[in-house]
Amino acid sequence: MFKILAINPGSTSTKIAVFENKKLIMSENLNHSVDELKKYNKIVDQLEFRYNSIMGWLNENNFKSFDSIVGRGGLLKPIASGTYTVDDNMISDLRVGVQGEHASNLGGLIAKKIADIFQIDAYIVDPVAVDEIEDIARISGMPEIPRKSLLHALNVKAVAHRLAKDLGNSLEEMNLIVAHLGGGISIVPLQKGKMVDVNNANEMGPFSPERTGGLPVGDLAKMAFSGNYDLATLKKKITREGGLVGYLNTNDARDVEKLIEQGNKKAKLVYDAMAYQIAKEIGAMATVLNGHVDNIVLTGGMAYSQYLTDKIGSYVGFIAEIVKYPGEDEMIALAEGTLRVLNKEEEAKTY
Ligand SMILES: Nc1ncnc2c1ncn2[C@@H]1O[C@H](COP(=O)(O)OP(=O)(O)OP(=O)(O)O)[C@@H](O)[C@H]1O
Ligand SMILES: CCCC(=O)O
Repeated sequence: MFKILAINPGSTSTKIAVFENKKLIMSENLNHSVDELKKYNKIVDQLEFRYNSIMGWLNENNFKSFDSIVGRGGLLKPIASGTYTVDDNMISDLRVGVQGEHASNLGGLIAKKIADIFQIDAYIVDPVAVDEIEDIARISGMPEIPRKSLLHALNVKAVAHRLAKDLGNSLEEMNLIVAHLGGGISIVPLQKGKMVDVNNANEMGPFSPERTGGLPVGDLAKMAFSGNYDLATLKKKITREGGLVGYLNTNDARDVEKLIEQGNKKAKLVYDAMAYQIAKEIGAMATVLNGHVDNIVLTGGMAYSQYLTDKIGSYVGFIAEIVKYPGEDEMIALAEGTLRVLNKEEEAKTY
């Protein structure tokens, strides 16, 4: 029996869970208020604060030993799917944020810091930087700017495996489109289990609760040179102040649905537009799979919404049957990835 601590830092919370093999023993969602976090200039500056919160929880609940610690991995260099040992090379890339800042950069850093106390190994599983996309999908139209694979890889892989298992099929024999509908949105065509393309939630695809998604590039270039923005401010506007936040001043889809129920026409137009853009991206990914799509999977927090999933379904239902796995399977996916290594079913990869 292996005891595993899983750590999943998100933009406003840190989820932690203790497993004995695959059995969940205890979990907690440590919420960090905007006020608490705003004093940290960069996400990596939150390391001590989040580490101390986790250690406090472990002490309160008398957890004194683990066999390994696993964290959600971040914006590393592009890498293959799998479980990776956190080593010095990875630590330095997580600290710098080689492909940018992301709360999940803290996952490997915190896991290593705690693992060092217990003198055990730390791992990450299927980080945001997993890259399985085809070369043809990397061409953007401007040689200086290749398209990148940044996505909710951990949950996308986990729900794809869950569907295959539920249907009694092998993922390697299926073609799926998984739409992770969270604070950011990843729409991913899986060809025989391989994630062959993705929108990249920070830069392209549909707008989401906090992000703009793809924008008209000419107008964006004009805005960038208007003299009103520096790079950091504009990036924040695109990734944290866009989408539902930009139009309706909330990142909570449930608030938007309340506004719609009260007859707010703007809220309905914007929310319907998000469903429309999600559906368009799913349609695009169906063409990537030459129309051979076994199922469309809707997952992430917004997949709880009947209104939104019905709207999306009204556009894309003709492509394939829709299956909903609302929320995320990330904590168990972290534990399972670690367990495969501890059980020696798989060797941990080196970054
Ligand atoms: N029952 C629900 N109905 C509608 N929307 C919901 C429901 N529950 C959660 N959401 C919405 O889901 C969104 C958050 O999804 P999720 O929790 O997957 O995101 P996250 O973990 O913060 O970010 P990400 O998934 O991008 O890492 C929010 O807009 C939230 O309002
Ligand atoms: C950038 C891709 C993953 C996310 O949206 O969090």
